[in-house]
Amino acid sequence: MGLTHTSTGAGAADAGLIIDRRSPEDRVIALAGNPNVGKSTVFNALTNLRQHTGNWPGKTVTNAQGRHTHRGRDYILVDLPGTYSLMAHSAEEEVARDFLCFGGADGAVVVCDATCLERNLNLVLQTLEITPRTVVCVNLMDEARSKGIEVDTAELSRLLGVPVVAAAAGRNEGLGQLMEAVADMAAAEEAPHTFRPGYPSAVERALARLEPVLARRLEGRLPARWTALRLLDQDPSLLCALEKFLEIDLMEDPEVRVALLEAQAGLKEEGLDQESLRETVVASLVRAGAEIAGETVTFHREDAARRDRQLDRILTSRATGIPVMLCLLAVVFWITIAGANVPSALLADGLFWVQDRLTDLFAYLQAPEWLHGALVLGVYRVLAWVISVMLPPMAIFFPLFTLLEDFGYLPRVAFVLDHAFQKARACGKQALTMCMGFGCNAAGIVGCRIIDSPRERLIAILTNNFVPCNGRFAPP
Ligand SMILES: Nc1nc2c(ncn2[C@@H]2O[C@H](COP(=O)(O)OP(=O)(O)OP(=O)(O)O)[C@@H](O)[C@H]2O)c(=O)[nH]1
Ligand SMILES: [Mg+2]
Repeated sequence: MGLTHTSTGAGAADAGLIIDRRSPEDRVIALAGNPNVGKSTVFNALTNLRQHTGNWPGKTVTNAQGRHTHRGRDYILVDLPGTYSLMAHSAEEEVARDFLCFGGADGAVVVCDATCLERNLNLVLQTLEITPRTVVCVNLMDEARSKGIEVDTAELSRLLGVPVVAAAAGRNEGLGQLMEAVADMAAAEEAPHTFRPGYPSAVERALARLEPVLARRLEGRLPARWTALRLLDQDPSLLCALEKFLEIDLMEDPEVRVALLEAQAGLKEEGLDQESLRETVVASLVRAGAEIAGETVTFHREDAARRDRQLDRILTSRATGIPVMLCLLAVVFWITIAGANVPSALLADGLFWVQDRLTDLFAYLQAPEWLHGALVLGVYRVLAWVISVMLPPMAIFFPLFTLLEDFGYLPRVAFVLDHAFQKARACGKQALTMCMGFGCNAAGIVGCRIIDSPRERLIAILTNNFVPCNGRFAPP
């Protein structure tokens, strides 16, 4: 499942906003993007680290840092959790937003999926509102090519007003150009004038009331227009973050309070409450994204997309999704159990032969019986059992599971089972951690971090023990 020491150990602990700068010349670049677009793959390729990558969203949940040297300058890359927006509706969104706003980054790279650029542009536009020092990396170009999707990166760059680089990080393509663009962006004296999504006139009027007041208060430490939008959205987490990272209490300032009340009253007059304001803002971003994608993305082969949709229907429909899943899991378990028998028996024979020789050695040395009992019949024998029973099924189960993950089948399992899990007040993603539990409960429990809600995560952790890991069902 790709759970490595770096992805689960102390190195994975939330580095927060603390950046390990070795020199003032170091440039800090945040890697943002939607879930599962290849941010960690770009990060790993450039830093030679091993962040967890895999074909399902939500693997990276905390910031990770690594270094890359380009043209003699050191860049600190920060791999952010995947998010669809920066409006801080989830823990990942808050982590990503806080870093972009307060992490002191010199710029951002927004990694996008070339096969569904339109959806990814939403985050690009939100990032541009926070920092114009952005490079867009259109990743997964190989996938897009095989699906007959063409992205006009030059036109995209012209429309967005920032550099756009095509890449296939999985194949190490385009990363040199990406770092060139990042270096140019970091070296530029002036930030570029980027595309700015427009909102309906009522929202623009409210923003115009708030923006100048905030600009005076924030003194360039955070973009006033974006902060005004978040204040109108009554985002309490931003106020907390402002206090925590910039020590600014906006609500203490009477001028800000008055401007906010007036702007809110104006919106109310136009019939926009908090809920409809949020919908209007999101709709404007989605519309702008769709317009830009319409001008830059060409679909050459509709049949490839149709084939994908047909496959998706088979794998996720109510009638066929569950039988296909049961068949696939049955095949995985059969291969694991039947396939593990032979290496298990060989390992047991070998390790117990060594145990007999150790017993001979202890007898030859006339060691006391209690020492032989403790070391050979205790420590060694237990270790030999654990290795011979658990290692072979794990060595078969996890690669098979990784294969299903790489084909993108696991998120579909979560989708198919979500309804049933919801009935038990749990989350569909728990299906993935339970499947991992069949391989190893410890890995399954660690994997529960992909579940957003703390309550659902706790349920998944507590119930994972009821999944018999293969050490419990594999014959010796
Ligand atoms: N074909 C292809 N696959 C890629 C490419 N880049 C990444 N991948 C695959 O895409 C999947 C997701 O990659 P990750 O790097 O884990 O994505 P991420 O954006 O870090 O995901 P989260 O941390 O969950 O947000 C993995 O299976 C990668 O191997 C690429 O250029 N081409
Ligand atoms: Mg990641």
